[in-house]
Amino acid sequence: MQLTAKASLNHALLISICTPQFKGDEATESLAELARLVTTLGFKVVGTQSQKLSSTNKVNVLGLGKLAEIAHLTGNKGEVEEEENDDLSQDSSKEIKDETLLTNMPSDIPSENLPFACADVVVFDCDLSPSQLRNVENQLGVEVFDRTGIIIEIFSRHARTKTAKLQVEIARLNYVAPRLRETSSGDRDRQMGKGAGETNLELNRRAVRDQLADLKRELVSVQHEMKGRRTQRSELFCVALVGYTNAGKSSMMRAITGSDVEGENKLFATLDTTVRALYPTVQPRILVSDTVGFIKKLPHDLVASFHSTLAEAHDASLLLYVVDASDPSFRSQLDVVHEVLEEVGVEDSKKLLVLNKSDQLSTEEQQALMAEFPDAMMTSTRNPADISKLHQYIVNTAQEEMIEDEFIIPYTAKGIIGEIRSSMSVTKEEYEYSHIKLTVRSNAIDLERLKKRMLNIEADK
Ligand SMILES: Nc1nc2c(ncn2[C@@H]2O[C@H](COP(=O)(O)OP(=O)(O)OP(=O)(O)O)[C@@H](O)[C@H]2O)c(=O)[nH]1
Ligand SMILES: [Mg+2]
Repeated sequence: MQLTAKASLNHALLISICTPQFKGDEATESLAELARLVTTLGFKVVGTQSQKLSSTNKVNVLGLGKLAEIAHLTGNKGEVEEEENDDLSQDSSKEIKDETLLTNMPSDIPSENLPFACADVVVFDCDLSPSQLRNVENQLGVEVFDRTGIIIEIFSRHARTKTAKLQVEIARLNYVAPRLRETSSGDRDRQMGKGAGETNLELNRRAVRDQLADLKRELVSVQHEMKGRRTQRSELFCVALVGYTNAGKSSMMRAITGSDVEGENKLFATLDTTVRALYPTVQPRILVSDTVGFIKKLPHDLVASFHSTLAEAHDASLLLYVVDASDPSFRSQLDVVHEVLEEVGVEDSKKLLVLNKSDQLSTEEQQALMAEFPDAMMTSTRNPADISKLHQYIVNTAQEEMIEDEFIIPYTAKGIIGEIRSSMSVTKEEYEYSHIKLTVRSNAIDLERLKKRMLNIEADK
């Protein structure tokens, strides 16, 4: 399954199903987030509908009344049929009561009095089984997506590097495979129901399996290369920026490394790890990596496929948890970040909570947050003073990890002094008659290496 690149703008109707496990603010925030995901794909959200049900297991996902109502909004192109078996689960999934959810929705998204036939795409804020997806598509006569399908599509479109493309394609094929199997028997029905997007239906299961195997082999070799590169850098102090999508990680990366890493008001703007040196530079160099952002209900395959990207976070000496402190749901977003990092085995070495976008908060709000998170740092990527403060924090933390040593260097080995200055922090220089005494701070490995070189120089004399 892949979204079709239609010339005209897709008009999306979003559907939220509230269950006893998923309701209230959580459902509202999730729907608002789905609206942003869908907008990131270039769709226009024309409205939202919600229904209270005891589960999302119904054959047609929604109750028949609601389905007819939605069919009205999609131009009645499909055919709403009687449900034979109301529920896929053992316990009956009774329709409880319709409700309109939308207190926190962006104000430009209409939720009531939608015009007739205004939607040509319907997006559910939950995961649908392949058969549910097909049933609903047949009944509504328009393309239907679930949350995972939308997230995977965004990842596919935003993947730039070879690793990201491989990882996303593996996740996409894993998502597509069961849908191909389910739809192949009913191709004709499906094609009657919708006009485009069937290219993947022609792929048979074996082709998908072979393709997956090829991609996985290729990924292993790319990961091997990446590991090699990481090992080369392993002596340097590494900082990783981690956090929810749109928290401001790439903007922070750009600010503290003086680089041109893109920061965009799009969800999942960054899908691969970028590594840059902290700027203004210090000796030894400190590396900073920007990582993929997270989201609630991140498809499991995507989490698994991003293991290698997150390996940077795995090896980091300091993790900066960047949150958008101006987003009322940042606490639950932070929980998601912790969960995903735990799932991929990232254990915190040192960490700092960065309460970003402080420019969007009043002084009172900032004070309340600092009282709640006394160890955090409040920042705005737009405030140079905050960037300097974070830069200094990183340098100080890196310094704590370093040790100091003294080296006696004869003037005859002058070249080595330049090398030391360009790769280590020289804290004291004492000039004697025949040599220079340098007090140097650096990591243990580099100091050990320098000691060996000095012994060789001594031996050659
Ligand atoms: N007001 C304000 N906006 C910010 C700040 N930092 C970043 N932004 C904006 O927030 C949006 C997202 O920023 P990014 O840096 O792309 O966020 P990200 O965490 O890298 O997002 P993903 O790559 O999707 O994970 C952009 O529009 C930025 O301009 C800040 O301190 N204040
Ligand atoms: Mg980013």
